[in-house]
Amino acid sequence: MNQTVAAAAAMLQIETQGRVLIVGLNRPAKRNALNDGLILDIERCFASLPEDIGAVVVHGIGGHFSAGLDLSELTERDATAGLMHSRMWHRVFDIIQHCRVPVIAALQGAVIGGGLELACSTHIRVADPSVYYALPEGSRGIFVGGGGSMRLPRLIGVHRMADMMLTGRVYKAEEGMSLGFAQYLTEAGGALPKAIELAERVAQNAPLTNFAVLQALPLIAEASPQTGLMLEALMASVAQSDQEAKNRIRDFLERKAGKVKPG
Ligand SMILES: COc1cc(/C=C/C(=O)SCCNC(=O)CCNC(=O)[C@H](O)C(C)(C)COP(=O)(O)OP(=O)(O)OC[C@H]2O[C@@H](n3cnc4c(N)ncnc43)[C@H](O)[C@@H]2OP(=O)(O)O)ccc1O
Repeated sequence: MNQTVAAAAAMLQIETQGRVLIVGLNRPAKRNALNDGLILDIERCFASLPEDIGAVVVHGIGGHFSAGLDLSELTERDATAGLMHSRMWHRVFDIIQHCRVPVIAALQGAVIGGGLELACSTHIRVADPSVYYALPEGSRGIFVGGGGSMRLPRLIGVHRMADMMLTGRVYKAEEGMSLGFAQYLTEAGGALPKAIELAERVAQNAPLTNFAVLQALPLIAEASPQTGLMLEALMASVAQSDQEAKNRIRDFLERKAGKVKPG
């Protein structure tokens, strides 16, 4: 990491490495519990991504990704305030999910409750062996409020999310991997470097391809076959007629670049 670009956000540590923005949740004394200040800092950060950024990595400072909702703020809310609060989280996590560039979560330690919901809104999840996932909302008398009931079942299935919520059981890093929640499991301490490596790689793709993967693919996957195939054809034709695609394909055909390397 070479340069600190913004100290704009009090509860985030933001750095750039080439075209990768590295965003650290920076409340280690509270295990990166998500209070309003931190959630709004995340929103500001994603709403003002510099133009030249090609991918974002989100991680937790201090050995934990996030212990979820800051429970000390919850006790002050009535039902109306709770509803507005949940809608605020939805807004912020939607910004991440619909970010113009890929967002990669580097997971360590606690990935709990709202922290897990935050991870769900990213596009690739990289875990190290210290990770433990849990949804202890049942034991706190609450329900997920950060979009988890919409996103997590799509990743691991309704029955598995129900198991997590009803039993409060801790799922270890390997289980998160075998369920397909995390796409990568690294050696100890390896999640952040691996996430940065992946981010550097995805940042080299044509922006339109990344856009299609982030914006069109989720819609296509949930559409009827007829609508999905039409959307795919439209997206494919837009991408291949872009000059960026023409340049990249010409470079390959002229043997200048772009050979797929096995292994
Ligand atoms: C309802 O509408 C919603 C809901 C939501 C989302 C809901 C959720 O996220 S529910 C899940 C909430 N999280 C938890 O229940 C986890 C609680 N924390 C722990 O179990 C542990 O702290 C640990 C994460 C396992 C770490 O243990 P350890 O390393 O031993 O650290 P501690 O000594 O326990 O904690 C250090 C320090 O941090 C404070 N802290 C930890 N977690 C939280 C938290 N979630 N909220 C507040 N504070 C936390 C802890 O109290 C300690 O503080 P000290 O001052 O005592 O040092 C979303 C949106 C909706 O609208």
